[in-house]
Amino acid sequence: MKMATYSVLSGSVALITLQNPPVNALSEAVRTGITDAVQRTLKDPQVTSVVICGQNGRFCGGADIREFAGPMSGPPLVPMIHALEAMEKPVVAAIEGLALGGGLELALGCHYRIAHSQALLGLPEVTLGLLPAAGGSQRLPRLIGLPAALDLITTGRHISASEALKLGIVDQVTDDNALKMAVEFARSVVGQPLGPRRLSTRPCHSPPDVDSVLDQALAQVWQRGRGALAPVACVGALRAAATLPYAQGMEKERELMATLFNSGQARALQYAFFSQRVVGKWQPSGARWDNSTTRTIRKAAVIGLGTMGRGIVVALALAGVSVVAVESQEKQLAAARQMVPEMLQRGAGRRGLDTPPGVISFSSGLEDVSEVELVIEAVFEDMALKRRIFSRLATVCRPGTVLCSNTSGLDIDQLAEATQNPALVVGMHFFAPAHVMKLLEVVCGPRSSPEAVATAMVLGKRMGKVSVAVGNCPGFVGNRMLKPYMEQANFLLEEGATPQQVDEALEGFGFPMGVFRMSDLSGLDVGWRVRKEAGLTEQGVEPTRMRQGQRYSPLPDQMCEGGRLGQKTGRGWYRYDGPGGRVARSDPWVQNFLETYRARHGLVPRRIATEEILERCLYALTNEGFNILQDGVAAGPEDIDVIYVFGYGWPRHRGGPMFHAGQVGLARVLEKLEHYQHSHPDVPHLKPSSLLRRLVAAGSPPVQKWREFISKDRVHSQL
Ligand SMILES: CC/C=C\CC(=O)SCCNC(=O)CCNC(=O)[C@H](O)C(C)(C)COP(=O)(O)OP(=O)(O)OC[C@H]1O[C@@H](n2cnc3c(N)ncnc32)[C@H](O)[C@@H]1OP(=O)(O)O
Repeated sequence: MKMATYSVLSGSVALITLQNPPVNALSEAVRTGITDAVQRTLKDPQVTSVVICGQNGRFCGGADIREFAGPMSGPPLVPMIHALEAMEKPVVAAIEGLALGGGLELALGCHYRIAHSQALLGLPEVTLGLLPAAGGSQRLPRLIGLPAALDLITTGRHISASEALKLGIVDQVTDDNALKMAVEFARSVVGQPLGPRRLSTRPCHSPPDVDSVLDQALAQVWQRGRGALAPVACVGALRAAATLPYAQGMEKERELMATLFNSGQARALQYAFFSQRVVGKWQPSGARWDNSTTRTIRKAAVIGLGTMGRGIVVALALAGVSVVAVESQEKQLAAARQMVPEMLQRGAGRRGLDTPPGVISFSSGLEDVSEVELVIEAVFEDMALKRRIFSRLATVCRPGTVLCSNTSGLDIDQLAEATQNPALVVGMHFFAPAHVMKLLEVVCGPRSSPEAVATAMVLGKRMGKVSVAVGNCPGFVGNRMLKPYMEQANFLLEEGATPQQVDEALEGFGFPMGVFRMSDLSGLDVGWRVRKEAGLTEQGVEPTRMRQGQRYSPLPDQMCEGGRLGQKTGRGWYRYDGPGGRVARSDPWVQNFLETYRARHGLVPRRIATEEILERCLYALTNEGFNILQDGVAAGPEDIDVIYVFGYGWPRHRGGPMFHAGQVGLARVLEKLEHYQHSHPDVPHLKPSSLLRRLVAAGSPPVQKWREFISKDRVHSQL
């Protein structure tokens, strides 16, 4: 039953308990319950103090986000919290588990706060495209000062009870029963003056250079936010707290919230929140998030200690897995021996650990992996080499060892064929740097067992990753969609755009890096190797700009042939200060190279509008997403969106490519694809997906309904 209950302890302490599992969110029923309880408290002369707590050891996860989609009804939070604060009986919040968003704002309306040492506190509204608009933006700076409030509110980060104590958000922290302590505390403060405890009546202590502090914060959120509105509104609300009386600050808070609440960004960010939870309820290949048998991994091996392999070793060790790190090349092994401990130290420091929980040993031979429970192969993308390793592993490892490949796009089933037990083979596709990036694609081959898939999914979660189960096809989900995106970017260069122009358009959309800056960072030779393996770089009887019957741009191949591999060579689509340089400068050589190329091929350059750059790059990518859904390589649009937000820099406030297509309008995306396909009939990636057509024909249902639509419509699924 969702509500807030009222009871009286020992005749004098009123206890209000929030009950709305699992996080006691402030739904209409809970708000009604609190409002009623406050009235009962006021009327009961026996009650001398009040304690508010949450059921099942969780104080409150904030406003009920599910209610945001419908019309708001029931008592609003602001007057409810005011009524609590205005009481003439001391009110104490007993914070166990969590006090987030509206939950912490409720606690800030109480006169005292007692927290359990394991509790997490925060105002994460900004991550949902909102601001703390139940008085949080006005009360918090009055309690902890402007700079600390700016940090908490604009980042939305969760803090521990001990940090909350240091900041002055809570009055006491206990390792024991926080509720019991809060009740005793409530009794002990009866009769003490409540005026100073009411945060709304306190002045906001701001630094003398308040304007410059706020301007600096604004500049920072602009830079970090990549076009996100909520962090800017948060600074606006805090400016009001610092410069206006409380009542006017509250009015500003309300106005700013009104601009955010129904914005596309808030909808996108709330969709992103729920998508992550939908994806967490995975059920691919007969495995299930809540009841699959999995292997417990205590010891694992990583084969290949290049950039990816080193990152995977660190991520495993930080998750408490002991690792055998194997590299056959002496120089690479020596580099790993030096770099891994440093990376581990930094990683442990970031997590507040003195020493990493997993132990690492280095080796140059595969025979040392015989005792591990799981192997992750991370050598470079060469099928023959990977198959040799898998076949050797099958003989070295003990029976039952799960064999994973960190391939970014090769056929998992071909690797599985090289072993005696293909059921134990799955893909674990990490993203660089593997100890930092949150995304993990778990690739389910047609013969992968539910147990092997579930083991990889659970291990990913233990490593702090957002694990997404995907099917087996070239490039899986993320890289398969990246191909048409990069292809369009190259075609745009042929037609007259510059790398800067394309990158600026994409960065203006919200990507941290445009496609060419990103290629320079990851190395142009990565894609070159893949294209070589696919036979695309060899020129045969076809015209230069055609391969396998389709339009093809040899521009990136020519860059690689000329030794321009990106940052590592100091030259790529941009020039850098030297090999390994990070600052991209436009390069007249590239301009000249493009002009010569166009002249050689009789291409007349034209001015290309930002709109066309965005539409061609993004809709080609999204169109492939529809094909992926149709082929059953991803379980639903949420899976694709989570992959793009966590692995490819898609701006979170735009939800993900599939959500974005819904926002733009599926009919419009279809119309644009048809238009561009008409102008470029030799580019199959611009041919609208038949799933997109069927969705439009079905009246463009909202993205949350696609999963159901696809499952009725789909012939087969790989998952
Ligand atoms: C006037 C406006 C005033 C206030 C605005 C707000 O308060 S906005 C809300 C601010 N609160 C948050 O942003 C917290 C969001 N929740 C979380 O970060 C995590 O869920 C949390 C609380 C840290 C718990 O994490 P955990 O990993 O333990 O569980 P999980 O995330 O899987 O959540 C379990 C189920 O609870 C649902 N849920 C969580 N929070 C809310 C919420 N605030 N409202 C509604 N539902 C919530 C979540 O969706 C999960 O549901 P399920 O059906 O099981 O997938």
